[in-house]
Amino acid sequence: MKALISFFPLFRQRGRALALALFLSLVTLLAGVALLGTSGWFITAAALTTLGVGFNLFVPSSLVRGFSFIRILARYGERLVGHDATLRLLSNLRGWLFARLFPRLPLPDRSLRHGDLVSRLTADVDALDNAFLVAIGPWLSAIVVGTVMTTVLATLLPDAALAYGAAMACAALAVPAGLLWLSRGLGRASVEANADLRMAALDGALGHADLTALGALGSASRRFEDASARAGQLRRQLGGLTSAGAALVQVLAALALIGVLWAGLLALDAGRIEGPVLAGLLLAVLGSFEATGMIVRGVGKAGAAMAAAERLVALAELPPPVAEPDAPLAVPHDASIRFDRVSFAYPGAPPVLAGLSMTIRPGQKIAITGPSGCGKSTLLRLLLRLAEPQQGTVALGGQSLARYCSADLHAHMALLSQDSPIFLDTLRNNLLLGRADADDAALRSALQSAQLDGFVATLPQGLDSRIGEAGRSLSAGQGRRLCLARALLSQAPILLLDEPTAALDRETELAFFRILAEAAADRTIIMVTHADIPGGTVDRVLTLRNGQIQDA
Ligand SMILES: Nc1ncnc2c1ncn2[C@@H]1O[C@H](COP(=O)(O)OP(=O)(O)OP(=O)(O)O)[C@@H](O)[C@H]1O
Repeated sequence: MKALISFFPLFRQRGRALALALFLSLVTLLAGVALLGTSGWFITAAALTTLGVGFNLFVPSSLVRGFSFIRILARYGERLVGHDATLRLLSNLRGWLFARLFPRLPLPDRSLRHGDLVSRLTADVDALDNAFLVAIGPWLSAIVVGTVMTTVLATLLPDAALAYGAAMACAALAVPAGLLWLSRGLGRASVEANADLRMAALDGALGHADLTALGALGSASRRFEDASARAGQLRRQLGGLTSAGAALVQVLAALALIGVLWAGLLALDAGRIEGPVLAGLLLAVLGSFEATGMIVRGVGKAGAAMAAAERLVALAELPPPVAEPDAPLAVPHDASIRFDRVSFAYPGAPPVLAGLSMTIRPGQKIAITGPSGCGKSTLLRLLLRLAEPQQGTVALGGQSLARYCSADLHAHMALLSQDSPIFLDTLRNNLLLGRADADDAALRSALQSAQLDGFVATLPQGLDSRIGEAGRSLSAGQGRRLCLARALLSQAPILLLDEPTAALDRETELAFFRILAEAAADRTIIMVTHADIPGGTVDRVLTLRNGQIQDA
């Protein structure tokens, strides 16, 4: 509940629209109750008056038509305003989440895998945006309708007011509270089971080719089936609980009806109430319980919304990996890089870097090699200040990286990693990520530097050709060269390359190094690689071993 309350400011931004939706839902319910009440009164009064002679049919029939009309219009308006506010809330929620997520990436917890993140960004946000329409709105409406109906009864049939009020309070407060309490654990388990199901589906789809080749499709399918069975079982349990709640509400409605009938018949005998009014009240009592049915249906969703809120808050409150300086310095253009006795370890793991020192002058080109897992990518992460060393300093232009703001620092360094993404978009938009304001001439020049211009010229739509997901419509070499063109376009004076030629054959690899040496002649290059680098590509080859750097 605390997590859900922390989203209150976002709900408040849509406060007016949500209040209007609530008002319209109240009008719908009250019009429904009034419609039933008037109809009951009208039909009974008409039946009691022989052939309707002497009974004014005009007023009640116009009331019935009027209430029906109000009910239809209010329901339509409520759906329109409520769903519009909900969709806007959804976009605010996503904005809120992304704004908190980006400064926290890469997430420190490796267990928060891709599928789980996707699940939080989609299903959890959806579960939360429903909270108002399916849970809070009907609940508030039921309380208002219950209070109005109790007041009406207190005026027209005082002996029934207490019984009705008690039954209504149980149906609108006690039953939902009990259901919420009972389903809280189930709601969380259900949200987590659904997230597992999404992860199993995503893992199966992404790894389909490898799973097939390894003959492991069977175990992947079983994992999916298990996750599906668990999600189904939890949903059934939640459904069972909701049905039990709905049945209890029906029993309470019946008890309220019996109470009103009992008191009404006594009052009728004593001449304190007229038959048609009693009939109207009985139907109105029935109608007033419509709202409680909606609450019960919403409670299952409220449990899921609370669990979703907890998962989103947990994500949004992860500590940022590094703190931004209060008074950031401007990043100097031609600056040397200095690692000074830098030691670094991931939480709970042995040290990766142990007192590492090295200096890279502006424009110098170095390659860093070393055995797998020795910390080469970690070194680049420290340089990008995606993590902070526990000891020593990493400095740029003589100042610790902590003195610069991350955005300025990242504008100063372009990264080309082995898994640099190619987005499902046009070639142009993929390139523009390197420099948003680049014109066509700059794009073509970057493509030419990466020797991709010839290929683009063969495409009927040129720069506006769409690229398949993860660059699947390009060859591995073309994909790498597109990422290189993007990095070159950025104009960052420092180029960081992490295994840029992984997955390329030797011929394409040699071509890549040649292109790099020509295209980035005036930039500082730090390249992590296992490849055999041809002469002339870099000035120095260093080896990282046992957390220390040494000349190869
Ligand atoms: N986010 C992380 N959390 C915990 N440990 C990590 C994390 N990233 C890397 N490691 C560990 O730190 C060590 C260094 O990893 P790193 O990726 O820097 O090595 P590398 O030299 O780049 O390896 P490779 O050549 O295989 O790419 C490894 O033992 C790795 O398991």
